[in-house]
Amino acid sequence: MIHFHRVSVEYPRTKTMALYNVNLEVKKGEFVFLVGHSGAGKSTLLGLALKRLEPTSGAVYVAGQNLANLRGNRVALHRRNIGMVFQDHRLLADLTVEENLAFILRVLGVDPREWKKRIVRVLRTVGIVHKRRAYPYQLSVGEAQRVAIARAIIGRPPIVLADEPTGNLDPENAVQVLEIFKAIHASGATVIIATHSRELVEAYPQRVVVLRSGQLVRDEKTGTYAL
Ligand SMILES: Nc1ncnc2c1ncn2[C@@H]1O[C@H](COP(=O)(O)OP(=O)(O)OP(=O)(O)O)[C@@H](O)[C@H]1O
Repeated sequence: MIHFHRVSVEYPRTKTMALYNVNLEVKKGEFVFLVGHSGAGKSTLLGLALKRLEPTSGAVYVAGQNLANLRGNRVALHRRNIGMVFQDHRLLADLTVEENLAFILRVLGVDPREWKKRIVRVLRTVGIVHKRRAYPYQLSVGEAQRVAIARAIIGRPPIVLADEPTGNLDPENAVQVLEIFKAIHASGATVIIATHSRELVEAYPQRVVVLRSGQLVRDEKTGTYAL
């Protein structure tokens, strides 16, 4: 589903080698924890899959397509296959929760008659249907993160990527958010979660890929957490 083939990334301004010769293949329906210290290259790897940046060398394939060959509208279409959850949720501040979600459905071209049903269903999945009329500033950090997940999955993408989705949450909220990702995985999506959290990794024994200073140093089937 996602294949990083001998991928290196250098940020030219700072001449930082963020990734070095990374080979990683993630199959359809797999769940992968991407772990590593701050600066190890996790966000850079997720950014490559989204085509938010280009590899300096090597190639990235998503669903069999070499992303280097995608231009213009096809980049936008590619991104629709990926639901991305950022740590700093990035909700639109002047729209309510349901308006934030409707915004996505509009972009995706979903029939407006479907919106209400889709929004209520996805908010049930993440457990905050009662907050649908709230504005982002009226949400707790945990609630905002749930809306960010709802926004990522409302288009039913086959791939869901999350960058430190529990980084700002207390342990109880983190476990609840993990439950949402487990459900997304169970529904058939391919899921990659970048995290520092040992608790998260140990709470759901799945494949663990470890980056260290831009290199992939471990890849374990039902990994234990060790950086
Ligand atoms: N836009 C950029 N310009 C220059 N250097 C960058 C840029 N983005 C990231 N880097 C550098 O690339 C390396 C990898 O960064 P990246 O954000 O991918 O790591 P990370 O594992 O996601 O870290 P964190 O857990 O702190 O988010 C770091 O040394 C970082 O300073």
